[in-house]
Amino acid sequence: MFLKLVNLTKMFDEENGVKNINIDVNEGEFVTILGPSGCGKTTTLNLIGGFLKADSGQILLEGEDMKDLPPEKRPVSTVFQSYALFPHMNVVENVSYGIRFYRKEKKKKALKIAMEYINIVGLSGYEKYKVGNLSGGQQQRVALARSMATNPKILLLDEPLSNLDASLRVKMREELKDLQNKLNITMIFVTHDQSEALSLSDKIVVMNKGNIMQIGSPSEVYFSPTNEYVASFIGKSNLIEISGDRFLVRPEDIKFRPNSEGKYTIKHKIFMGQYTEYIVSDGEKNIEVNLSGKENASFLIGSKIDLEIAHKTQLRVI
Ligand SMILES: Nc1ncnc2c1ncn2[C@@H]1O[C@H](COP(=O)(O)OP(=O)(O)OP(=O)(O)O)[C@@H](O)[C@H]1O
Repeated sequence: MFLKLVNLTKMFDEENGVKNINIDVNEGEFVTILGPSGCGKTTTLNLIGGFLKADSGQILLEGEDMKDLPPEKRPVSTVFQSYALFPHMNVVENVSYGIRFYRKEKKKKALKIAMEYINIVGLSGYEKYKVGNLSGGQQQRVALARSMATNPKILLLDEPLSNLDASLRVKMREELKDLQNKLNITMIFVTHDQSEALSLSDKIVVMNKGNIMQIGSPSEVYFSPTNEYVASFIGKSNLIEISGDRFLVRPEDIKFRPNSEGKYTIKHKIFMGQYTEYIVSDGEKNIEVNLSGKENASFLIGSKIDLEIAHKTQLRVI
């Protein structure tokens, strides 16, 4: 295994921190740590980067524990949400700084390498621009070039797209994926945005309150969540009880069958665009049902229906 986090624990007090984190990362893999604010994503990333010291556990990179190494001795580079660039320096100075500092290259060689990475991130022609005069997306590219140019074995990315507007976020997401494919660099990416996680990752680590809830490929965590937390955090879901067991049913896997003798009555309806949220009642209990597609948006309140379920996944309650 390329990178292995073994029972990694860092508690700030009795409640807050991360507990017994176990994650395996293959070389060249894109792994996303996904979870709500405060779940321990940044803490996990900072433990790998060396900005925090673990209470216990191991961080094995190619079999060697780097838990006690200072950040600058770890073959790891971090792209921060705030970019952390030097505003008074121009693009090429920002990118070559890390090459001189970490790779100990002479100025001329560092400039040559910097130019290559500036080209890779699509900023050729901007070498002499002060970074303070660049747009958010361009600054993000400089930060990526600066980190990648240090030739790290692992690139850590802490919500790097969250300061960009919605359309630029999607564009940068595609560029990041292209860069990763091109350079085959191992990336560990932190986000609270499930669509970012689903679209970018080889593997997603879903966290909640300092614990890992599930690790799997995007399709595994979406189609086969092992517990209710993951089911409701990722994607739109229907949580339906059948004979005392809880099941996840995705909107695309459920339909209403109109039937004047049907078991359920539609009580409430909200059109949300991508899906329509209905509340149906069997006379005893209300169930929220989310249906996707235009053909499922036009059922009327008061109609009697049966539920038709094409696929369901049993859940554990955590
Ligand atoms: N230096 C610290 N001292 C005390 N508590 C901390 C410290 N850093 C983080 N915490 C707490 O530990 C928990 C995990 O924080 P962390 O920053 O890892 O969460 P996160 O998932 O990255 O959240 P966000 O998305 O908001 O950045 C939170 O409850 C946070 O308040």
